[in-house]
Amino acid sequence: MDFTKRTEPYALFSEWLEDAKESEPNDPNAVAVATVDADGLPNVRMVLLKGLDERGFVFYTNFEGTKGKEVLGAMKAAMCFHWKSRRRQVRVRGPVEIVSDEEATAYFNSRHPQSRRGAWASDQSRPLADRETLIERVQHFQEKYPDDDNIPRPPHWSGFRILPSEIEFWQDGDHRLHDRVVFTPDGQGGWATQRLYP
Ligand SMILES: Cc1cc2nc3c(=O)[nH]c(=O)nc-3n(C[C@H](O)[C@H](O)[C@H](O)COP(=O)(O)O)c2cc1C
Ligand SMILES: Cc1ncc(COP(=O)(O)O)c(CN)c1O
Repeated sequence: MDFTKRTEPYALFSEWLEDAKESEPNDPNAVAVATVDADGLPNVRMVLLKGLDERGFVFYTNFEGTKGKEVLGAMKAAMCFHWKSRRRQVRVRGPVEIVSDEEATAYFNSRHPQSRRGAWASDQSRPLADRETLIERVQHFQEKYPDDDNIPRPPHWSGFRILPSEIEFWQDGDHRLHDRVVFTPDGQGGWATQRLYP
């Protein structure tokens, strides 16, 4: 079915993500996340989408690193997926909420034990003298939390959920005549859609 005729964005997004899983060499859930700093200067970096439901789009990070501080400062963010193998783009923007402690802990506990210790070891986005310092810090948390089944989630490591005020789907067309459709909440629990010029 022609995606520009769709009336609900999450099923469409899920289908496009499934398509990407079949054709992207790795990280079909990779997505650029844009934030602004206190001066309004934009910033962007990749993350992995780790949660998706009808509330929004979830990623996990260190809340004391640059992106964590920028999201907490504005409580707004935007995302851009680009699946080159499918010639598709999806853009999401809106206010942000912090996921519940239960949700964050459940996701944290699903990570590899070394990634869980790494979350303790990394002062994300802050200066690091040399790689040895990082390895020593991982070793420190290996000794502090030797049991793979008992590594607590750091209080500064959690997830953000973008609650979309817009979700835009883009599919490449011949000679730059692409198809674009943007979904916005209609205020009654449904979605309004609008086709846009490419
Ligand atoms: C494909 C890819 C996925 C990434 N996923 C995450 C992620 O989910 N969470 C995260 O904190 N950093 C992730 N990173 C690292 C970030 O891009 C970034 O380097 C780091 O979070 C620090 O960003 P900041 O200084 O803006 O906070 C990923 C990097 C790449 C290339
Ligand atoms: C620093 C960092 N945190 C979190 C993630 C998300 O992935 P995972 O939770 O699977 O480690 C990544 C993925 N590259 C990452 O680099």
